[in-house]
Amino acid sequence: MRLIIEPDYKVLSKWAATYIAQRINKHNGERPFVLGLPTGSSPLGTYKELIRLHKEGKVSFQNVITFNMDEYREIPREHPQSYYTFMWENFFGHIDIKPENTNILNGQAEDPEAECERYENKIKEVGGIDLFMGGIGPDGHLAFNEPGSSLQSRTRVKTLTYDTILANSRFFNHDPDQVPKTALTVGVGTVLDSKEVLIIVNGFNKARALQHAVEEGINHMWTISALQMHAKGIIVCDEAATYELKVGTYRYFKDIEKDNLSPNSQW
Ligand SMILES: N[C@@H]1[C@@H](O)[C@H](O)[C@@H](COP(=O)(O)O)O[C@@H]1O
Repeated sequence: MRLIIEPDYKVLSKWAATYIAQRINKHNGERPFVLGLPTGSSPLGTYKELIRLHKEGKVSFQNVITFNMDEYREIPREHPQSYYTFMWENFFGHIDIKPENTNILNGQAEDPEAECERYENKIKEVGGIDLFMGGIGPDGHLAFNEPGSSLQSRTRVKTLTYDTILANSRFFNHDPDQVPKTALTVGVGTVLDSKEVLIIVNGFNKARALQHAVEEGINHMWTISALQMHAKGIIVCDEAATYELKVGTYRYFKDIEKDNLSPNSQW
């Protein structure tokens, strides 16, 4: 696993966006580049930066297919807090992606199991995900793979923990009762099948999760720790998120990355 430590959220967002844009540009055009995407506040800076790169003509999404990680169950896609609305407002609506190339789980599907199976099959049909970007919850959950989720899990219905409902209530008038209680989510196994995984971790409230992801063993109670099993896993974080790491761990990753050219310096 690579751990890239950047001074603050702005620089880490630029790192992640530039990395993704360069991956898209380097991809050979025989089949579209397949990008996995998250919602939440963590990727907002990366989306802003990708939009800027697109507007400057540095990256195009014409040949990109996207798959989002998750979607709430109990709210329609037109709801202001649905992940569908989030993606169109914060990213898709500002780039040149073809709407038919964007995939988001249908939280309102009458048969949610069939919807999850369809999603997994569609990922396979397009040749798998080239790069999955993600964020994590303060309890280390990846997508909606809450503590105790199987590390081999596939796309399925999940019940949200009270911690997650409370964390997400900030988007629902700070009222936990308004937060949906279930969601459709890709599994940990679905993410691990991607060719590359890039996780954004920022802020003090993610420090414990980062510590478990990097220093502790693989454990289903911190589903992000499964990234240790991935051949090409990258975490890009800010200084604030490193506060629970040992000084030695922090220095080790700073040292080992110091000669790697930051994608930021190339653009
Ligand atoms: N399902 C999403 C996750 O994919 C996201 O990583 C997490 C953290 O959100 P934030 O980035 O806002 O802290 O929130 C939700 O639970």
